[in-house]
Amino acid sequence: MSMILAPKLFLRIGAGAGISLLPTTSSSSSRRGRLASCRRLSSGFEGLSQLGFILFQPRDSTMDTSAPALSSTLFLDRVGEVVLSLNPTGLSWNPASIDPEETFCCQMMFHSEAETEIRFSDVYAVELTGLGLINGHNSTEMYRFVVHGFQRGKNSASPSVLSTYTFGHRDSHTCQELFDQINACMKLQVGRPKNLLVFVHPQCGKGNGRKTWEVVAPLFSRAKVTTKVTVTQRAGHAYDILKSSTDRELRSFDGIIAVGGDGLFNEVLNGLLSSRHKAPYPPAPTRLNTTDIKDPLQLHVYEDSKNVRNSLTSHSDIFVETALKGEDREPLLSASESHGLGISKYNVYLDIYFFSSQPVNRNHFAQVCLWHFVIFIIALSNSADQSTAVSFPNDWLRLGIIPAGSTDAIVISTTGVRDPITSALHIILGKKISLDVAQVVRWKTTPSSIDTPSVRYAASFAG
Ligand SMILES: Nc1ncnc2c1ncn2[C@@H]1O[C@H](COP(=O)(O)OP(=O)(O)OP(=O)(O)O)[C@@H](O)[C@H]1O
Repeated sequence: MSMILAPKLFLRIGAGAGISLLPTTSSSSSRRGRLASCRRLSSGFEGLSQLGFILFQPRDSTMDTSAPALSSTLFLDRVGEVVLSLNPTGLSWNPASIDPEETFCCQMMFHSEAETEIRFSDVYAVELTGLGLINGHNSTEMYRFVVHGFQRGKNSASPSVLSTYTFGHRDSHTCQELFDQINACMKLQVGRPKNLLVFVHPQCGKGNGRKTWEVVAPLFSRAKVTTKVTVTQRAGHAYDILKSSTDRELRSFDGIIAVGGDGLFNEVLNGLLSSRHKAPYPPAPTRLNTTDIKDPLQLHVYEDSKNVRNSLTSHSDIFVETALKGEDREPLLSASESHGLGISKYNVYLDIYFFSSQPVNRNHFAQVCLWHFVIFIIALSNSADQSTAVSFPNDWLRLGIIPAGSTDAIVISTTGVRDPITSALHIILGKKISLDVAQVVRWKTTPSSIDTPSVRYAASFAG
């Protein structure tokens, strides 16, 4: 399941006199025109020299500099006058001051990292903000546009940090052109959502679900992502809405976002899959062997289901510990070698315990395991065969999670960090990652029972 899962983001400048940067493009905001002009950035700049543009090659840049960049002079808030360049992969700027040390000092005062570039892949929004003052430039007001981006954490477990770059120019037309160009380039970024269905669990975690959404909501509106928000009234609310929604109703959405903990996310997952996962049930257990629970489950784990392996392994320790504590008997679960499935020892047994709330009585336990549960691990999006069994309302629909719960295990296996801003950015930028999903089938309670199986899905663990 992608995320989100949640869980896998462009400038040109007029010269001081306010000359339009793209001479072949009018200020028309037609989408086709803007996209076309953005594409031209990487394919040459005929005629530009006649108009006095500078071809600028950023120094020490890690960005793609294979194509020459368009550049011009603007004011950057809290930095001063800069030469701003637009190249196929992003923006870069360098001090325009004759005395580079002067600008550099100013930059150091305001930007601890002294950033001088940002990739379009790290830009989540651009806004035209009209006339205003530019910090570090003590004269009159300027026309401004703001580039909203983020800086990646130092390692995979660090939260992303929002960054804002406000550029100013005395000519409104120049600002408008730049804004249009950046927007056009951002539209070339694939996979970014435009319309999301959001469920907010107000009581999750320490009761901060609503507050968490209020913190991240401005990022979505800045990025022009429309959101239809439902604050859940009760357990099962999100499940009911999604289960009863038709494909037609869901088709207009690019994703469904849970603002809450693992429970709300699993509700969303179940509501979506309950009527849409068409795969046949896994085969029912064929024999009852109450004395041998070494192989009671039909467990299918795909080789690439690393998350499943990890979570099962970690659960196994806890679970074996818990289940057998104080029991004066041989451990029911003994370490065994891999069964050739590429999975760690314990895991097959672990899930038996996990789903059984019965006291540890060998015979009873084995019976519970054999007749109540079959655990069938599916990797909905990891495997082409499996994914065809799920008929989503559209091909690009994704699930997302913004952590606000008390455990947030799922988010640890998607963004790797319990940070709502980081998750919101991943969603806005259209990042995605495959997530293992377990289907738990509860079979009949006795061999002669005619109960139909009940099915649940779980992205982290079953509860
Ligand atoms: N408005 C609501 N009132 C009460 N319960 C709700 C509401 N909305 C959802 N729930 C239920 O609350 C349960 C717990 O929610 P959730 O898991 O999101 O938060 P949490 O328990 O704080 O986080 P975590 O699971 O990460 O520890 C879910 O199973 C969900 O079905």
